[in-house]
Amino acid sequence: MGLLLKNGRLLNLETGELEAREILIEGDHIAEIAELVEESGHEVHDLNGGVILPGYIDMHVHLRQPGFEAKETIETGTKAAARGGYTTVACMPNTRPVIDTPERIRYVYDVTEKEGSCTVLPYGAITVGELGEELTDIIALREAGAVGITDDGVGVQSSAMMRRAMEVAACQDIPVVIHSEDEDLAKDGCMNEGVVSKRLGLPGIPGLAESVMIARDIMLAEETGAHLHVCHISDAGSVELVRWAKQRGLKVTTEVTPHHLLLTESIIDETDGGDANMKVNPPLRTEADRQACLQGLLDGTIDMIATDHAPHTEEEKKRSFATAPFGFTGIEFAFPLLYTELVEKGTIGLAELVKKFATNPAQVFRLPGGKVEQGGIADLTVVDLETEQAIDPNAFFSKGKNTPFVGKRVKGWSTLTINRGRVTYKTE
Ligand SMILES: NC(=O)N[C@@H](CC(=O)O)C(=O)O
Ligand SMILES: [Zn+2]
Repeated sequence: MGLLLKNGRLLNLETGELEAREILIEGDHIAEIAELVEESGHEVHDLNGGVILPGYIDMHVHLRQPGFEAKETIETGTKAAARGGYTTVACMPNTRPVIDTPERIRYVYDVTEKEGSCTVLPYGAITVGELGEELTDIIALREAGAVGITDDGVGVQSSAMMRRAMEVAACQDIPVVIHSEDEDLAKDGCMNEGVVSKRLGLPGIPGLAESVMIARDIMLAEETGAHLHVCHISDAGSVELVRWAKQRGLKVTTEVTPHHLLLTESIIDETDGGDANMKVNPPLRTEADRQACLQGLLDGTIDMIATDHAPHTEEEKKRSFATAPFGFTGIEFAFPLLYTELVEKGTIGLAELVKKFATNPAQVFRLPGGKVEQGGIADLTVVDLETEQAIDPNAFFSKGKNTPFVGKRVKGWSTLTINRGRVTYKTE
C-alpha cells in the first residue's frame, strides 16, 4: 500500500508554475507523479490545494545532544524541524562532549534512528574538543558518516591547523565548514561593533572579525583544493569575498540565516540592549550589511538559507545582554517567515526561495532530495500559502523559545511533512 497525495499543487522549480498533480509514494521513494493516479488500495491524503515542495534541508542546526538536553534534544529538535517543513538537518558538533570521534557520529545516527523526525547528518569537529589544538581523525569521521567538518561555535584560530585540516579534507572529499571569527578582534564582544554598541556601552564584534578569517580560508582553500563552506555570513565585506572567490572558480559556498536577512542591530538599540533574545553570533549588523546579504542571496553568491537554530533555556536568555549565551531558535518558522517577508513583498520568487531552502543545499552537499521527482526520495512538505498564523513560542516543539520574531504573523506554514515516505508532521 502506498501513500497517495491528492488535491495538491506541485511547484515547478523551472517555470515557477503551480501544477495540479497527484503523487504516489511507495516505501521511501516517489513512485508516480501524474494528473491522476489510480486510487485503489492506497492511503489517501487530501492536500486541500496545498503547495507541494521538496522537504527543506538545513545545513546549520544545533540539536544540543549529547550534553545540553535542557536546551534541546534530537527528538525535540527534529520534531521542530518537521513542523518547519524540514526533512534533513545537519547538526553541529559543539555538544558536550564535542562530536569529535566516529563513535559520537554513530551516536547521533543511533539516537536519530530511534527518536528522530527527520534525517540528521552530523558534522564532526575539526579539532579535538573544538579546542583548536589537535586535529581530529578526519578520515575516521568521514567513514562514520560525518557530512562535513567544523568547529562551529568558535573559529579555528591557527592558520597552520586550518591548512592541515583542508589538506586532509580535500583528499577525503569532505567539506570544511567554517565559523569565521578572529577571537582577538571579537574579544569579549556581545553585539555588532559600531555606533549602537558605543551608545549602549556594550563591547562590540567588528564585521572584520568575520571577513579576515573568510579571506584567510579562501586562500587556504585555493591552495589545498578543499571545498570551503562559510557558515552564517553576516557582513558586507564577507559577501564580497565569497563573490570574488566564486568568480575565481574556487569551490567556495555559503549560507545566510533568516535573521541576518531581515534584522539589524537597530532592534537592540530600540530596547536599549535590554533583551538577550536579540543576542546572536555573528551579531545582527547594519542595514548596509543586511542589504549586502540580500543582494548576495539574489545574485547567487549566497547558495542557501540555514537557520543556525541555536536553542537556549529561558533562564540563560534572561541574563544581561553581555552575559547571556548567543543564539536564536528558528527552524520551526524559517520558511513562513521568509515567504512572507521576501516572496509576498516581491523581493524573490517562490521557486528561487525553495531552491535556497532545498535544491541548493542538496546539490552543494550532494545529498538526496531537494527536488520532487519520480523515482526520487520521498522527502517533501506541503504548505498553505494563505493562512496567517503568529510565531508563538508556546506552540513550539523546540525547547528553545529564544527568538526575536515572537508574535510576528506569517503565512506559508507546513500542513504535512513526509521524510523518506513517513509522515513526520501533519496539522489536525
Ligand atoms: N549562533 C549562535 O549564536 N550560537 C551558536 C553557535 C554558532 O552557531 O556559532 C550556539 O551554539 O549557540
Ligand atoms: Zn557559528
